[in-house]
Amino acid sequence: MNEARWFGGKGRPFTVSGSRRLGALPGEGPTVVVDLVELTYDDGEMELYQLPLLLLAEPESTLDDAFVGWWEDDDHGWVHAYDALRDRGSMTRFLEAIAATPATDEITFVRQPGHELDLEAAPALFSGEQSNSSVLFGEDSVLKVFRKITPGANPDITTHQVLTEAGSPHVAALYGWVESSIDGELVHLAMLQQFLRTASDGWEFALTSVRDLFSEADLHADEVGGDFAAEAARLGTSLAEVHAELREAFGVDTLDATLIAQQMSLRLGAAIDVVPELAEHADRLRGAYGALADLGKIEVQRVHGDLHLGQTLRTIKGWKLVDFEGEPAKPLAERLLPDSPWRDVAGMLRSFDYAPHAMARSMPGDDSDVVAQRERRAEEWAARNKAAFLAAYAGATSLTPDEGALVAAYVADKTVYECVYEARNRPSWLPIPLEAAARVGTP
Ligand SMILES: Nc1ncnc2c1ncn2[C@@H]1O[C@H](COP(=O)(O)OP(=O)(O)O)[C@@H](O)[C@H]1O
Ligand SMILES: O=P(O)(O)O[C@H]1O[C@H](CO)[C@@H](O[C@H]2O[C@H](CO)[C@@H](O)[C@H](O)[C@H]2O)[C@H](O)[C@H]1O
Repeated sequence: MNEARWFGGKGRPFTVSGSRRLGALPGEGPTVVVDLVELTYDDGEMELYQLPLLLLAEPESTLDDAFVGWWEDDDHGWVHAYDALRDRGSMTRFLEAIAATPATDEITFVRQPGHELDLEAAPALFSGEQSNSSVLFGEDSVLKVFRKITPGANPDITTHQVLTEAGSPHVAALYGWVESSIDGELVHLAMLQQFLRTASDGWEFALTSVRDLFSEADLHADEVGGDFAAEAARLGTSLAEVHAELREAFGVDTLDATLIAQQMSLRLGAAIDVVPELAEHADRLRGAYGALADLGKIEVQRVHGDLHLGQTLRTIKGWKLVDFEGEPAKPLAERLLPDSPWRDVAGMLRSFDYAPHAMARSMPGDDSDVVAQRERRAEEWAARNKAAFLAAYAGATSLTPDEGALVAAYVADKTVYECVYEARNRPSWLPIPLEAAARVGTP
C-alpha cells in the first residue's frame, strides 16, 4: 500500500485491521468483487480503502503486473486476486453495469441522461498523478474509482451533478456513478464522466511556459513566446464563473471568520508536529489568521476545496476544473462544509508559486549566478501570473483590504497544508512551501 500513489497514509505506521466485501459486479465472466480494506494507524484513527479485485482460480500470466495476492474466502476458496482496474474485461463490466443499471442488492449503478456510452471503448488505467485511480474508456468516458472511502455523499459527485445539470461549460459532464452502503450509510465508490479529449493538464502547460522563460535568460516573463498571463487571466474568469454557478446551485451562507481562523491555527499546531521547521514562521502565519479573524462574518458557499493547476485542464473550449473532492486528508464532513471562495483562489496562487520553483529545482544548480538569475525569473513568473489571475477573478486591478486579508490567510493555510503534504509524499519538494511560509506577510 505504501508504494501506491493513491495511499493517503504515507509516513504513518498502520496495521491492516480488517476487510469487508461490498459485493460482486453483475454480468457474465469471472468474479470481480469490491473489497474495502480497513487500516488502523498507531494513533487509533481508522481508514477504509477500496480494492476492486478480479478473483481467478488459476494464475493468469498476462496479468502478472496486476497480481495482488492469494485470497481465501467462504465463497471461492483459495483464489488468485488481481487488481481489477488493470484488467480490461473487469473494467468493461463496470461500464456495462453503469449503462444497464442492473438491480443488485449490494452495489448500485446510476446513470445520468444525455449521453450514449461507448461500450466498445478500450479501457486503460490512467498513468498520471492522482489520489484515486481512473480508467479511461477510449476517448469517450473516464471512471474515477475512489480509493479512500468515507461514508456519506462524495462532493466530487454531488458538485459535478449540479454543475452538469446547470450546463456548466467549466466541468466534464457527469455520466453516472457507483454506490453502495456500509451499515445503512451511503458510500460513493466511483464516478463516470465525460473524457475531455482535447485537454492539456494545466500544471504541465504552466511548466512549459516556465521552461521557455528559463531558456531565454535575458528576456522577462512578458517577453517570451510562452507567456502564461493570458491563460492565467482566463483561468481567473473561469473560476469566478464556477463560483457563481455553485452559489446559484447550493446557496450562500455566512460564517464567523474567527472560527475559520481558529481551525487554521489548529492546523498549524498539528503541522508543526510533522514539520518542526514551520515553527519559526508560526508568528507570521498566525498574524495572517488574526487579520482574517478581525473580519467578523464572511460569505461562504460550496467551493472546490483543493484547487491547483493540476486540477485544471485547458481544452479547445476553454479551462475546465476537475476533482471537486476537496483536500484528500480532511474528514468528509469538513470537506462538505461551505467555505470562502477565496480558498480556491489561494490554492491557485500557491500553484503559480509552485510551478517556477519546482522547475528551478529540476535544473542544474552548479553556477550560482545562473541559479540567482533563475530565482529572479521564477519570482517574476509567479508574480505576473498571480496578478493576471487575481485581476480577472476579482474583475478589478486591486483587491479590497478585506479581500486581501482573506487571500493572505487562505494562502498561509494552504502553505501549511502543503508542508505536511510534501513532508509525507515528496520530501525533496518540502523547501517549496517552506520557503513560501517564510515569505507569508511580506509584500
Ligand atoms: N474528464 C477528464 N478528461 C480527461 N482527463 C481528465 C479528466 N478528469 C481528470 N483528468 C486527468 O486526470 C487527472 C487526475 O484526475 P483527478 O480528478 O484530479 O483525480 P484524483 O482525485 O485521483 O487526484 C487530472 O489531473 C487530469 O489530468
Ligand atoms: O491532486 P490531489 O487531490 O491529489 O492534490 C494533492 O496533490 C497535489 C500534488 O499532486 C498537491 O499540490 C501541490 O503540488 C502541486 C504540484 O505538483 C502544486 O501545483 C500545488 O499548488 C500544490 O499544492 C495538493 O496540495 C494535494 O492536495
